[in-house]
Amino acid sequence: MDAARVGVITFPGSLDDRDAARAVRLAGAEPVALWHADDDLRGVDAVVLPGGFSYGDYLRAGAIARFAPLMEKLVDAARGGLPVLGICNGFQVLCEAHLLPGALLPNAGLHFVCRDQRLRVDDADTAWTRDYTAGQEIVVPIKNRDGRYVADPDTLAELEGEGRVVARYLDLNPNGSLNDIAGVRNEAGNVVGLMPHPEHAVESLTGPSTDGLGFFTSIVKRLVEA
Ligand SMILES: NC(=O)CC[C@H](N)C(=O)O
Repeated sequence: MDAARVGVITFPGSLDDRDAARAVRLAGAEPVALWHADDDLRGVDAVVLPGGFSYGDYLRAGAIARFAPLMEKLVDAARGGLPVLGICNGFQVLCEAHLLPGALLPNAGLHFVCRDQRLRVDDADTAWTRDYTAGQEIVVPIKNRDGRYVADPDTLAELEGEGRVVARYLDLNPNGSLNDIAGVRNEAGNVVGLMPHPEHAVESLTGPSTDGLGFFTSIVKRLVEA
């Protein structure tokens, strides 16, 4: 059987697209490079929006990238069930594109935060988290300036009530995110946004742990079984 094909979108300013592609490959899938200016998802089985500084974070982080030609195809495909993972800047793009609720604002204290962060996986039922168990604690790097997750009270109550908070910060909240939220999912569970960087925790030689690999093995298993 051919390997699952997972697209990784590169925007002008993307920084972690090659790391995301490496994580996809380590998980046993074929990474497929996707370009922001194209209008073809190349028949991929899932898509990762990587971290970085798309369009230099001008206006707001992710605010310009969400208008890239490829995003029109991605939004339609995601609404049709395509599995999509937004990592950091990718999460910001997904919120700007209204594929996920809420917004990412400048960190409390207005500092760029870069460190290894303890997280708890609270939703292990998404396309990207089934290789974890609910409540599992992991260590994954964070590195962002606009990591403070916010949403209006009704949206926050909906996310909590429907179990759509995918991961939470443990120990010291690094950025003031409401309810220590580090990642959320859409209602269907195919779209996940995460501020921490699991692609930087897939090999013990180059990261604080291999705790991030599960996001990529989860989607590969999901696609193989589909
Ligand atoms: N590592 C990243 O993807 C950074 C995202 C965004 N540029 C920020 O600083 O918040």
